[in-house]
Amino acid sequence: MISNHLLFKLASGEVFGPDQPIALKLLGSERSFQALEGVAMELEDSLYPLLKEVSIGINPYEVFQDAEWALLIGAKPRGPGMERADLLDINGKIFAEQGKALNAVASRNVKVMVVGNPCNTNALICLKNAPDIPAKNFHALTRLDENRAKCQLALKAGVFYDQVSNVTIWGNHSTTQVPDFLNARINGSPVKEVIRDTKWLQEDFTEKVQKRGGVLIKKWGRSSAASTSVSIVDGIRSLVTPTPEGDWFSSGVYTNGNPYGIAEDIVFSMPCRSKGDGDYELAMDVIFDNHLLERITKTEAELLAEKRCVAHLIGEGVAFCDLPEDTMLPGEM
Ligand SMILES: NC(=O)c1ccc[n+]([C@@H]2O[C@H](COP(=O)([O-])OP(=O)(O)OC[C@H]3O[C@@H](n4cnc5c(N)ncnc54)[C@H](O)[C@@H]3O)[C@@H](O)[C@H]2O)c1
Repeated sequence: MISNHLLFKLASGEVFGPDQPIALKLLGSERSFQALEGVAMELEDSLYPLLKEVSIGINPYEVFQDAEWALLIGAKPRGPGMERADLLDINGKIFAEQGKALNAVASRNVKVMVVGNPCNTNALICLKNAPDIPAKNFHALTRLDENRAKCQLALKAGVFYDQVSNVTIWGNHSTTQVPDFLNARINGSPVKEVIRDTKWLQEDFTEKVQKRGGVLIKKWGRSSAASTSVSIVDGIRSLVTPTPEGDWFSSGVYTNGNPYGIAEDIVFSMPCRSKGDGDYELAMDVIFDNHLLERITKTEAELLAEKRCVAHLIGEGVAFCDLPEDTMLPGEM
């Protein structure tokens, strides 16, 4: 569903600009191969001037050959009665294999964006299985959560979305995620000076963003594919265009010497800035208070527990799964 929206945006030039030709290599599974053929036919029939090649396959060692960007979307959704630990294991294996394939055949400069859930830990598994590619090149998508947070702040303040800046999603793409209203700004002023309703910020806003995906499924009967594809576009564009002065964007990135005191060696959503060269730096001018730190600690604990559940997939011995509670992905009820 997500790819079916995203591919047409990539082919149109909306993501990498009107001067960048595109070759799309689509990786499917045996089960989805016919659907893949159908999507490829629709792409061909769209006659996009920038789209120079569409190829399809089910072997990541062939499909990832020389890839400059790898958008890893395919994964299994959690079925009824399935524990988060089961999902971590089933999907983790997909991302271990894809990490190995990227390591073997992709461009050494490949940028990898993991969308398939649970995306933070899948990204960690992927990068651990690709030791020859810099860990900094791997991202887990939390931009949809940032966009949702911006929308809610704009609606509450009665301003247009583009007046809201410096919105960070901290931590895991799950219902423990932390939408940060302490550092966020509206028209350049701290959100707390514009929206004086602290209860709304601490409770309603936070929960609305955390549970938005689930509410949407209930109404729509399916998960948010269109807005997710838009957020993937936003996430890529944030890396290939310079970040506006003073602002930042959220991405789930590898913690390796982070300035915020967050546990190392996990994939944690944090505020990033880019010069537009595909790389990023962490934002430095960030403040914390007890409320923010407490919530960050909770999402951090969840990611550390997820990491213990997938020890067998990241070369760290035998897995031991003691997730603090069975939290939901934002798209689940
Ligand atoms: N990070 C985010 O913000 C975010 C938001 C929404 C959805 N998601 C996640 O994105 C993923 C995809 O969502 P969707 O709505 O497009 O789901 P979908 O079920 O429509 O599509 C998933 C596709 O992946 C394919 N697939 C399964 N295993 C594969 C493998 N090993 N290799 C290649 N392809 C494989 C399936 O055949 C299917 O076509 C899900 O895991 C979902 O939870 C993440």
